[in-house]
Amino acid sequence: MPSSVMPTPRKHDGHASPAAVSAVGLRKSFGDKTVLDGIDLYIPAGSVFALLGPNGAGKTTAVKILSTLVTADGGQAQVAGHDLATEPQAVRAAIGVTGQFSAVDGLITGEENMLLMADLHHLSRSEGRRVTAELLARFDLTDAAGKPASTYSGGMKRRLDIAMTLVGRPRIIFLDEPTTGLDPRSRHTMWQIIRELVTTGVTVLLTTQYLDEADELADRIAVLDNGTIAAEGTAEELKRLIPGGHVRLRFTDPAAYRDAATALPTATGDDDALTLHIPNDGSQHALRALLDRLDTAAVHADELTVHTPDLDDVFFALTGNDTRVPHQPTEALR
Ligand SMILES: Nc1ncnc2c1ncn2[C@@H]1O[C@H](COP(=O)(O)OP(=O)(O)OP(=O)(O)O)[C@@H](O)[C@H]1O
Repeated sequence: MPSSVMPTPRKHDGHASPAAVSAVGLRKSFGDKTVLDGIDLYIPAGSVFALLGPNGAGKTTAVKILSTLVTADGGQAQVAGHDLATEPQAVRAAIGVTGQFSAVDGLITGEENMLLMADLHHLSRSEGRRVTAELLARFDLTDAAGKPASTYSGGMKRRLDIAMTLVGRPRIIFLDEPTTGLDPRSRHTMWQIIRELVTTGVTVLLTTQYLDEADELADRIAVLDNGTIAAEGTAEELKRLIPGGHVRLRFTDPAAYRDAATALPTATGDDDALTLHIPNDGSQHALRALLDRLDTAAVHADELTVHTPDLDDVFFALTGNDTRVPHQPTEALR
């Protein structure tokens, strides 16, 4: 397991975007069970941030704290510039929450659920109807609007849940496991919805157990394990944290292949395929050093590919849950 951990920025000094969410040292225990053991978060406005972790890691607890549903035992947090402890009402006004604790009432129709939300947000009757119609159309629920929500599929319920959240025009949306239990098509629809939300300037904090989801959607990812953040960074930064990265050089000229093998003492070669495998973390510095060696030896490779470990490797290495058989890292062609 790697010992290096990406530092979590605590302030936005030097950052272009202000923080939508910033938290320092959040702690929470239930009885003698410590669920969050001092986590720091910094989520720039207008970005997607994924809290990734296995079952029971504390993801939902973190979301509940940040959305004022649960009080932290320690630490501080600001959401939309408001202090969680002293201005919970202002925090609530700025956020929308969907997920495992969904607000959808199955006994009434999708449209009635929406109109109820509009009432809760004190919209006038005509404005409530206008917003309801617009959001139902946007989430492809117009045809189902008159049916009880209990008859909706899982994907439709999630879409209705998000539509209901948007009635309040939140600037920050917490999505707790937005695609758990959805079929592949509905997952992709949900991903598209999340991407579109971000284009409107909304900040999204999503929790997920799915590495591909974090990889697809998130600008930054925090890996939560045993109540602490094991690592935080972009997907690419996280992938570079664990060993297994390498560069592969392919040649068509056997002489060039041999010259390169001589110039690169750490390389292992495949003489038949004329390819060299060189351990390399894929960082700018390491790649430049490699290319400098090739230049010095006046060798030209026909193809250079950088192979980084995928998020699966990172996740299992960092959370110490790797019961899998070893496998080849995913290839990333740059
Ligand atoms: N109200 C509570 N009382 C006692 N224990 C709780 C409570 N809420 C959460 N826990 C425990 O805290 C731990 C973390 O739960 P949490 O729901 O935050 O995890 P999670 O990462 O969201 O997991 P999952 O992916 O399973 O939802 C679990 O062991 C859970 O049993």
